[in-house]
This record gives sequence, structure tokens and C-alpha cells, in this order.
Amino acid sequence: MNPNELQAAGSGRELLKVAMPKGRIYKVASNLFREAGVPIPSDFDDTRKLIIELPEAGMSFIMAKPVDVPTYVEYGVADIGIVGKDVLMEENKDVYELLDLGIAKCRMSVIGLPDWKPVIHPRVATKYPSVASQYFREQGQQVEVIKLNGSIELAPLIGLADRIVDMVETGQTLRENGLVEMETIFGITSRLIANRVSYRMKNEAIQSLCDKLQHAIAAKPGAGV
Ligand SMILES: Nc1ncnc2c1ncn2[C@@H]1O[C@H](COP(=O)(O)OP(=O)(O)OP(=O)(O)O)[C@@H](O)[C@H]1O
Ligand SMILES: O=P(O)(O)OC[C@H]1O[C@H](OP(=O)(O)OP(=O)(O)O)[C@H](O)[C@@H]1O
Repeated sequence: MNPNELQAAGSGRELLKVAMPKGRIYKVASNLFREAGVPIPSDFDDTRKLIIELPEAGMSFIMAKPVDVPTYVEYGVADIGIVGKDVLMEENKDVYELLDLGIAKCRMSVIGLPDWKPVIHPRVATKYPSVASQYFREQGQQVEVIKLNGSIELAPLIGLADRIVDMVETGQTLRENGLVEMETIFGITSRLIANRVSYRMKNEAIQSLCDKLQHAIAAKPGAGV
């Protein structure tokens, strides 16, 4: 059975399982769900519980590490999930991307020291090795990609890498560390994704949620600008 089929059997009237990222995205995503009429109680915000049922909304929430959301959705242990475009590009899982939620905006950029000069075998540090490799391949540049798991901005400061590929939101981390943004690779917002089989089996529930979210997004100040 392939990952998409694992959850297919008997999924007719179950709760819709939502993989909800903890951390940054949770704060804005839970508010968006509330604005869409999904009554996520405020005590969800601080809980250590990992599976939380909300039968009145026909949903249960799997509180996930952001990078794991596409995996849960691909395997069908979650029917839908919320995930940043950065993670979606890096993980490249077999899922449907249904909706741009327009939240948790930032961008993926190439960053370096202001006095950076091209070298023969440049090293690039990043949390996103697949995105970075593809970008430099498309630029026709040969680089050695070094995978790190956080505080990526340290790499050029301590001589581990010539450049980094990382997210920029306000630019504060760059400014405080004397780094400059050299190129933007792509813009990032959070997306609603769905398991392929769930999308068929639970189409009514998923479509209804998408409609409500779309209305909530359109009602936000600055929407459609
Ligand atoms: N300033 C920002 N820096 C990083 N990610 C941001 C920022 N603003 C929005 N995001 C989005 O939020 C997502 C999750 O970020 P968060 O920092 O919560 O998780 P993480 O660092 O991947 O997880 P963890 O802290 O559990 O390792 C990112 O994948 C990205 O889409
Ligand atoms: O432009 P800014 O508003 O400063 O935001 C960008 C910073 O935020 C993220 O780091 P995060 O806080 O997730 O910590 P991390 O370095 O441990 O990933 C990202 O990796 C940048 O370092």
C-alpha cells in the first residue's frame, strides 16, 4: 500500500485530521482558523498535548514539528496540514497544495558578508540543502552545500561558509550580524496541503474548510492588494 492509501479505508465520517505546526505558524494559523469559524479554544495555545480533538468542528489536530507536516500528510495520518512554502519546497512530498493562507510571510534568500568575493569552491550553509542545491545548479554555480539546523547566520561569521541560504522576515537577524541579502530566491507564506486520497474521500469537509478559510483570508485588511 502506498503512503497515500494507508489512511484511505473507512475515512468517510471520521474527524478531519489536521497537522498543525507548533511554533511561529501556530499563532497565526490558529487565529485564521478562528476567523474562519473553527472555534480553536485559547487553551490549545499553551498545551503540551499532541493530539487534540475538536468534535464540534469535526476536526482533530495533530500538533507537529513544522518540518514533519508534509510527511504526516503524505502518509495520510493527517488529511490536511499547514506548512510553510519553504518546507514544502525542501521536502518535495506527494501532496496536494490547496490554498495559500497568506500567513507567516518571509522570503528565502542568499546571504553573505558585505565584502564577500567569489571563490573557486564556495561553501553554502543552510537548513534547506535541496532548495539551495537546486538554486545554485540553475545558476550554473558549483557549490558545496553544508546542512545546518539553526542559527545559520553564524556560518559566514565563523568561516564555515562563504554564503548562506536562509529565511529573512524583518531583516533584523542580518542587520545585527552585519550580513547582507544578496538575492531573493522565492517568497514564502504558509500553505494548506492535503493527502491525495483524503482529498477524494473527505472532499466535502476539506472543500468546506477551504471555502471558510478563503473568506477569512479575503476579509483581512490588505487582502487582494
Ligand atoms: N522569521 C522567520 N523565520 C523563519 N521562519 C519563518 C519566519 N517567519 C515565518 N516563518 C515560517 O514559519 C515556519 C516555521 O518556523 P518555526 O521557527 O516555527 O519552525 P522551525 O524553526 O522549523 O521549528 P523548530 O523551532 O521546531 O525547529 C517556517 O517554515 C516559515 O515558513
Ligand atoms: O529577518 P528576521 O525577522 O530576523 O527573521 C529571520 C530569522 O528567523 C529565522 O530563525 P529562527 O528564529 O527560526 O531561529 P533558527 O536560526 O534557530 O532557525 C531565520 O532562520 C532567520 O535567522
